[in-house]
Amino acid sequence: MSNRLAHSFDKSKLEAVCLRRFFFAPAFEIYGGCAGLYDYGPPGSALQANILDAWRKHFIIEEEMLEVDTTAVTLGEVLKTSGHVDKFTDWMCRDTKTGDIFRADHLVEAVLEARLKGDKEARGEQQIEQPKEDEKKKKKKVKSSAVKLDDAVVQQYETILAQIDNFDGEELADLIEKHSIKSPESQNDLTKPVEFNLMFESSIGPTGQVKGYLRPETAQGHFVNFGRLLEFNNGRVPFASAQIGKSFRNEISPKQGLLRVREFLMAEIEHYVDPLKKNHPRFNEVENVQLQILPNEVQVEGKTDLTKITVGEAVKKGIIDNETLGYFVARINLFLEKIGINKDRLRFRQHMSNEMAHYASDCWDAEIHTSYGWIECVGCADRSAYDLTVHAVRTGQPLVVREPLPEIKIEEKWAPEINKKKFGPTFRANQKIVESTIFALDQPRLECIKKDFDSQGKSDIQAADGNKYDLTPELLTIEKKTFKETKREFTPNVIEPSFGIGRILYALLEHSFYAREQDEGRTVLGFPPLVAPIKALVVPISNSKEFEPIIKDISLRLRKNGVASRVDDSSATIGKRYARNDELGTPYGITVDFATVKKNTITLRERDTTEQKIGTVEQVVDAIVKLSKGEIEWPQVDLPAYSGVQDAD
Ligand SMILES: Nc1ncnc2c1ncn2[C@@H]1O[C@H](COP(=O)(O)OP(=O)(O)OP(=O)(O)O)[C@@H](O)[C@H]1O
Repeated sequence: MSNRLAHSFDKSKLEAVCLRRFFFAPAFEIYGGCAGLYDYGPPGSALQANILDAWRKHFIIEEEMLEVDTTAVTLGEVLKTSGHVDKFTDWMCRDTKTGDIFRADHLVEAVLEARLKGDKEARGEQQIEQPKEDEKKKKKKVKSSAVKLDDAVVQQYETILAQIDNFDGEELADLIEKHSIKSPESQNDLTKPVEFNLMFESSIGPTGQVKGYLRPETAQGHFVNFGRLLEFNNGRVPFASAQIGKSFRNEISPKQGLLRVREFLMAEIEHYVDPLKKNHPRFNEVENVQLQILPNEVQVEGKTDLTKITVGEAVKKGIIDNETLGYFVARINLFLEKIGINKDRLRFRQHMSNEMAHYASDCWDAEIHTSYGWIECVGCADRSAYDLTVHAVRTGQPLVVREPLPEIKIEEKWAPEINKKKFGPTFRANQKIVESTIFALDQPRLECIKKDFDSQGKSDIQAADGNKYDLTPELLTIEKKTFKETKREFTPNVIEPSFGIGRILYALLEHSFYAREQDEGRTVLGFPPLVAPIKALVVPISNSKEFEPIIKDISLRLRKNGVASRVDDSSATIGKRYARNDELGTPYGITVDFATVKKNTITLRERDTTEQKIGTVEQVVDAIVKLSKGEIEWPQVDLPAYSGVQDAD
């Protein structure tokens, strides 16, 4: 935009605007605050509500998804089955003397990045920014100093950084030792990384017997309701469930404002699809969407070069695993652009093998570039049949789709049969879980157990509770039987786009923030009208009584059309009043003056161009309504241009 000061982004100015205008602020601030918890004020809440409204329309309504609203307090057993109790962890290490705590992968990343920065400075390629006064006071900040590194070391660091999400605890311990990484502030040694579970644990009810957790994601609430959702959808896939709700993670070291917090809003979609039919009926609508991607093999080479490609090509070349996953990647891209994310600062990064959950077959993160670097804002994973399978095995509920076959199929299959007299007394309380595990076994595994019985007289299985159980032919028999199949039964695969709304909102604040070339570099939040907290500002030229009924009438007309507006009848100059609202991102301003009283005409100002047009009250309100709904854009407003203040005669 010509009006924008080039390279004008200044994080400290944005932070000041966010606080001054109460977009968000530390929670419990008057008590000194609490790390990782934030409250949103009026414009922040409205911005979030508008992003969510756009999200509901773009996904839930457009795709006819089934919306759910499930509890945040979650039964411990559910999260044990999903694997969160055992595996939802990050690696944590401590300063051996001060006890300061760090998230190990983030610390390695910060130290190596600082060393590379120092190397660039020593080579004269980059100047190290001097920390501002308030930053100097912040503890634990990793500082850079101008030290030249060997070329081989630079290459090594770059390779490590490109794969930083890929390391487990042992590997992080090796990196810390090999590269002499110390506690940043004290330079003391660090302990070996240990696992820290990120869930907030509690108990449900007064007995203390029922374990519960605050959910770390909304997904499990969808899966445990799969049976009902499937029935709601007449027993057919594909379909998707969607949910907007709070999630909670006890992050080791919350930082970067809204980007890593302990309570945040998620919007998650679980799309259930036949594993044999991962094509998507609407793929043709998105196949020409242009993406910037970073496939995993590029990262393995230690590179971060982006490839520009259409989603159609990416699926065709097998870079993105299947059409349904590609469809969602494209729809995420379109959504983020629609709400105002700069498409040049948006990329899709593929997960590397260790980074991806063992059951996932492919995963792409939508990462948005901010002053903190590239930040994952949406995860989009093909989770295969993992979630539904583990819950089905644990509960004995068949979370499957039964599809009529075109013709009856006669098949010989291995079939287990349990000897109830011996099975119950042997497994006692675990009988149900062992039995459901056996009946969920596939044909090759059943055949394997049968062979073990014949050769060794015993075998074993790992049940859904993670324990091993011994099996003998006295407890169950496995024989081939003939089955007449009229239905095909399968567990759907799940494609999961998972949005962190706070991260998207913050990235949008950064991408929208600019300073004007004129007006002493006054700052503006250039939100698209669709998400702007307030769409129109109504400013009377003075506080003359004559304007009151007109202002009331304009406000009422806007309200009736669902357009959020505000009247600023303070005594500040019109310029000052507009400037205040530029900081709130209000895209349109209406000026009421004495000509309005006589001629029913008002002027309409657009925030980014500061251009003005003139029309009757009805014409201007109609234009604002259309602009706010995204039906037209500013150049299409068919009203004469205007400069200055109206003449009253
Ligand atoms: N602590 C957090 N604060 C704010 N948003 C978060 C946080 N953790 C996750 N999210 C958001 O939820 C989305 C889905 O969560 P997911 O479990 O995929 O994140 P993650 O891979 O654990 O994130 P990270 O690696 O950054 O910790 C993320 O893309 C992100 O937008």
